[in-house]
Amino acid sequence: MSGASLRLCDVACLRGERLLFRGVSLDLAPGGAALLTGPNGVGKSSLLRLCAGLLRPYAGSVEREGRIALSDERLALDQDAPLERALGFWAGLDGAVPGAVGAAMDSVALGPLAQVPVRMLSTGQRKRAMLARVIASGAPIWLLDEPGNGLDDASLALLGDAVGAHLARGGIVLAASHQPLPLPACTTMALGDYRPEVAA
Ligand SMILES: Nc1ncnc2c1ncn2[C@@H]1O[C@H](COP(=O)(O)OP(=O)(O)OP(=O)(O)O)[C@@H](O)[C@H]1O
Repeated sequence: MSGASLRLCDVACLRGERLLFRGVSLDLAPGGAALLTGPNGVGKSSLLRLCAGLLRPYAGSVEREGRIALSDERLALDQDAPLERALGFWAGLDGAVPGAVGAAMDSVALGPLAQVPVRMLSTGQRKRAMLARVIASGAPIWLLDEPGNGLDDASLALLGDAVGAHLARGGIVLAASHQPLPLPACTTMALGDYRPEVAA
């Protein structure tokens, strides 16, 4: 993962004729992490989508080296499949190493639920399943949108451990949250500071 990087230079985002933010710069190298904070609607998800290449910046540039794994509000897992098989589908597409799905499920305490259909998972279990998908992908750059939503304290600790382990392996993490998150080694970027009326 040593070659991974994520660089935003003076980025502005326009959505629905509205300039959400401008002047956002960020430079994440292997082992680097940042937490985007700010109130609902400030543009956190939009910034993650810019980083994923799903939106184009209105101004500025986004440069990436390395594969990306994005976890957002969409579960994107086959509801009728047992969890292990549903995760295996994505792991196959991602070219994950053998055993990656089992290891990822274990790391977020989902191993005992491997044969449970996705539709039967609780809110917090679904969120952990999305994290397992990201972990199993082997992608160096993790984009995590509200990864703490629905997680209890024990699960938040697992999230923190997973992020810490990824950074220690030379991964990169960009997370977004409207509430404080106990993520290790993250610099915080308050996106509200980049609203046009503030950043003028
Ligand atoms: N496809 C779209 N077209 C136009 N406007 C959009 C579109 N998607 C989002 N927006 C608007 O962009 C703004 C920022 O949305 P975004 O989801 O990025 O905010 P957020 O900070 O992630 O919010 P939350 O904390 O509620 O998840 C909102 O006002 C939203 O209505």
